[in-house]
Amino acid sequence: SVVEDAPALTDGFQLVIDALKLNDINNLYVVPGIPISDLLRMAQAEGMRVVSFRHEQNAGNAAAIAGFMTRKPGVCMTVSAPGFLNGLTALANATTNCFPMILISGSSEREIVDLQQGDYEEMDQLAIAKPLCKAAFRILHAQDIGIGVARAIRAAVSGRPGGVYLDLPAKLFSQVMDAAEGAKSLVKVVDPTPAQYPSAEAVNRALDLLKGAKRPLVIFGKGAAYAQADDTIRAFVEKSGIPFLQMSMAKGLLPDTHPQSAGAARSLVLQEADVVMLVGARLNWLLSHGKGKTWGKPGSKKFIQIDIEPKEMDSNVEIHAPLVGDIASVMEVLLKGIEGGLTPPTDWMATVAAKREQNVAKMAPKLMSNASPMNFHGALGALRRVIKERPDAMLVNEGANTLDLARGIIDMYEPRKRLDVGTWGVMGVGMGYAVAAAVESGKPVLAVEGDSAFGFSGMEVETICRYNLPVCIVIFNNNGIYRGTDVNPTGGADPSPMVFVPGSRYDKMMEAFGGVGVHVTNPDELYRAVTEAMDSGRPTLINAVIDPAAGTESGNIGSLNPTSSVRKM
Ligand SMILES: Cc1ncc(Cn2c(C)c(CCOP(=O)(O)OP(=O)(O)O)sc2=O)c(N)n1
Ligand SMILES: Nc1ncnc2c1ncn2[C@@H]1O[C@H](COP(=O)(O)OP(=O)(O)O)[C@@H](O)[C@H]1O
Ligand SMILES: [Mg+2]
Repeated sequence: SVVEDAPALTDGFQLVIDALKLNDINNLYVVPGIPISDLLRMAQAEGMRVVSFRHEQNAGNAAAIAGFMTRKPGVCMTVSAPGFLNGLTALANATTNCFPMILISGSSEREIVDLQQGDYEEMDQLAIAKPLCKAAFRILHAQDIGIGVARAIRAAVSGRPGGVYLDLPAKLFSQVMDAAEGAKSLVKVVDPTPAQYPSAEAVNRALDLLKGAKRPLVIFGKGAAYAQADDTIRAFVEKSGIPFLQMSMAKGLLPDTHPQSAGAARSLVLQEADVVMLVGARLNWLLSHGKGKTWGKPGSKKFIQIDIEPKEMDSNVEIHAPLVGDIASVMEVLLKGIEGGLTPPTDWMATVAAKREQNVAKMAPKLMSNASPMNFHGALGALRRVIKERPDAMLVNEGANTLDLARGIIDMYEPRKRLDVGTWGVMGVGMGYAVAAAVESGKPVLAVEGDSAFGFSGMEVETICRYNLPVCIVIFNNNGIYRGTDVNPTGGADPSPMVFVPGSRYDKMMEAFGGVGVHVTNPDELYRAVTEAMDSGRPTLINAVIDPAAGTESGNIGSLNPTSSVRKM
C-alpha cells in the first residue's frame, strides 16, 4: 500500500536525540518550555534521563559538574531568551572552571530576529553567548544536526575543557528528512581528547629541576582530578617521595591523610619550596598569582607546570619547565623518568610532616567543641567524622566561612568527591551540583551550605524530592551572610543587608515537599541526623544552628574587599 512504499522519514526532534545518544550522552539537565517541551518528552520516551529543574542556572550547573565528573559534556537544555540567559552564568562558570558542558537553547526564527520584528522571546542568543564560552554554533538545517552536535561535543572536551553554546531555532525541530539520509548525517566523534605527549626535551628539563631540588613540592589542581589518571599520579607521588598540596576540588586525588600530604602545612611549603610542580592548577588568585609574601623570597622558586593549555604558561610568573600535554600522558612519562633517578627528599618531607602534625594537633581540640549554638569548628568536626566513615559519599560545599573552614577541616579520601565553588567562588552552585552528583554517581550526597549560599538555589529541594535523590543538605544557619550579627548603622527599622530572619527553619522547606526536615543545635545531634540521612538515602535538610557571631567577614578572603579610607564602617 502507499504507506509501506513511502520512504521512512525522520525530523529535527529525532535527529537531535539520535545525535546525542550516538555519542553516549544519556542525561539531560533541563527546564522545559517552548520550543523544547516535545523534544524532552521524546527524549524521555527514548530512554534518556531528563532531569527537570526549577531554574536554568541550576540545570546548567548540574550539567557542568556532570562534565567534570564524567569527562563527557554535561548537557543543559533551555527555552529561548530568558531561559537561555538564566543558563549563561552556568555556561560561563563551566568555562572558567574548565568543565565540559553544552548549553542547548531553543531560539527564535532567524528571519524575524535579524529584521528585529519582535518574535516571541526574540534575542540573538548566539552573539550573546560567544564571549562567555569556548565555542558557539547554530544549526539551521536538519541534515546539519549530526555534524553540529559532533562539533559541540569535540569543542567541549578537547584541549582545555569548557562550555559550548549550541543554538537550535524552533523551526529546525519540525524539519523532515529521509530517515536513511538522516542516519547517514549523524557523526560519532572519534578520539575527541587525544593523548598529547610533551617532547623529550621538555620532560628532561623538568626532570633536571626535580632531581636538583632540595625542597620540591607538587601542587595538584582540579585539572589533575579531571584527568582521571589517579593510579599514575599516586605512583609518581609515592615513588618520588615529594610532599604535595591538593587544591580544593583535587582533594581526595590522594587521601588528605596521606603521609606526604602537606595540606596542613600549606604556608610552610609555599614559603620554603625551591621547585614547585603545578599539575592541572593555575597560578591564579587561589595561589596568590605565584608571587608575594605567600611564596617567600622573590625569585626563590623554579616552576614546572603541566597543562594542556599552552597559553597558561607564564600567565603570572616565569615557568622554567613548561610541560604542555594532557596530564595522564605527561605524568606517565615523568613516572618513567624518575625510575631510580630521583632521591626522595626525606629531610624536607620530615620537616613538612612535623609542621603538619603540629598544626593538626592545634586544630584537634577545636573540632571537639560541643558548644551550642554550635561554632563552625564543632559542626565541621561532626561532618569530618561522617566523611571519614563514608569516603565514597559526594561532598558539595559553598558559603564563605562554611566553605573556607570546611575545605581544610573535612578530609577527602577519594578523587572527584568534593564539588565546590571552584575558580570563580560563585554562590548558587550547591543544589545543581548536588542533583548531578546524585544522578551521575548513584552515591549519597552531603551538601554543606552556608544559609546565604543555599538561598541562591534552594527551590531545587522540590527537584531533589521529586526524583527522591539521596541528598542530605546541611545548612549552617548563622542567620546571615558571613555572620548574623550585623546591624543597620542608622538603627533604623530595616535590618542590615547582611542578615536574615533570626531563628529561621530551613528544614520546614524540605518537609513542604515530602522530604525529611531536622533541626539540630549541637554537633552530636548533627552527626546522628546526617548518619541517619546517609543510611536512609531520603532527601533530608538539616537546619544546623550556628552561633551568629561565629563567622568572619568573607571567610578567608576578607582582604579582597575594598575599604573606604574616608569613612569607617
Ligand atoms: C553569585 C554570587 N553572589 C554573591 C557572592 C558574594 N558572596 C556571598 C553572598 C556569600 C555568602 C556567604 O554567606 P553564607 O551564609 O553562605 O556563608 P557563611 O555565613 O558561613 O559565611 S560568599 C560570597 O563571596 C558570590 N560569591 N556569588
Ligand atoms: N586532562 C588535562 N590535562 C592537562 N591539563 C588539564 C586537563 N584538564 C584540565 N586541565 C588544566 O587544568 C587546569 C585547572 O586549573 P584550575 O581550574 O586553576 O585548578 P585549581 O583551581 O584546582 O587550582 C586548567 O588550566 C586546565 O587547562
Ligand atoms: Mg551564613
